[in-house]
Amino acid sequence: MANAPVFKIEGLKAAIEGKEILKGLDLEVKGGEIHAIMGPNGTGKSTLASTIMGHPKYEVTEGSISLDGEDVLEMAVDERARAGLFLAMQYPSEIAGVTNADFLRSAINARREEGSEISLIKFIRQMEGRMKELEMNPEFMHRYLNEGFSGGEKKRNEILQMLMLDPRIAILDEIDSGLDIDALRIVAQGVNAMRSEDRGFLIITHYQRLLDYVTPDFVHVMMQGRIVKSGGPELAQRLEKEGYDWIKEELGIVDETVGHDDEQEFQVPMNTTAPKYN
Ligand SMILES: Nc1ncnc2c1ncn2[C@@H]1O[C@H](COP(=O)(O)OP(=O)(O)OP(=O)(O)O)[C@@H](O)[C@H]1O
Repeated sequence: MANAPVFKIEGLKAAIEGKEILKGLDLEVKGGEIHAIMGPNGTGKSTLASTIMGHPKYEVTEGSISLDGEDVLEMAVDERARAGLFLAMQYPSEIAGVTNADFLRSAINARREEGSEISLIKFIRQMEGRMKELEMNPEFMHRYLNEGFSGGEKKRNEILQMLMLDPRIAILDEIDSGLDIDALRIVAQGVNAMRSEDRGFLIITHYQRLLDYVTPDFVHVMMQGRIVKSGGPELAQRLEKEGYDWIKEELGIVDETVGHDDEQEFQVPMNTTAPKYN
């Protein structure tokens, strides 16, 4: 357990272009744990992922994020990656002129000490092995990063990056959207193969189906920029069947999309702010 990461978010508030999206979010992910975050559209799930990785669009106005006691908010984006944070994106970007292999090798070497870079042969062998596991066509090694990849191919490529980079905390943002049934199974196998005490997962998803393959230890519901309810896998199953209305009713949440003034904005009762999984 010596290397088990402890990733902690406390009272996190973040804004984009002056609009507060995250409104006091608490979450703790430890090595060996898989946490799923679900929630209606526009509640700040992707904002959370991007804020953790240090996307410059998001301004943290309050709260803290730490990995093994180190202040993540003090780290530049590349330092966060070096510390072991990884984000598989909802919409991976394309980079013309940089092949998949070039990109990955640079990313791996950027995380290593100078002088201990991975050898080309070892890298190629590793990459070929991982691509085989993910049932990827070998030609993807030399294609430009995500250029012309289908939606599902991009997602599979994100999982390839995760497997190669061996992160301590892996965040997957809607990695299951747009995947066909076989790709979903392969992606889930990739995640399951990486489950270990040395790694924690934060999986953002809208659907139970990914969680049928990757069983989470904790499921959290995010609404209006906070985690308002936490439970086990059964919570995801109930959401799939019943949607979110029962939680809104239970907590007296006024739907922002149907218009309300700020005074009516819900306040999460104190006892529901902290995730109840400890
Ligand atoms: N530039 C911006 N200016 C104002 N509001 C923004 C801006 N960018 C994003 N938002 C808003 O931030 C909110 C949170 O968006 P986010 O993508 O984090 O939600 P989400 O929970 O991931 O949604 P989804 O489930 O649809 O992916 C949304 O209401 C969105 O419209």
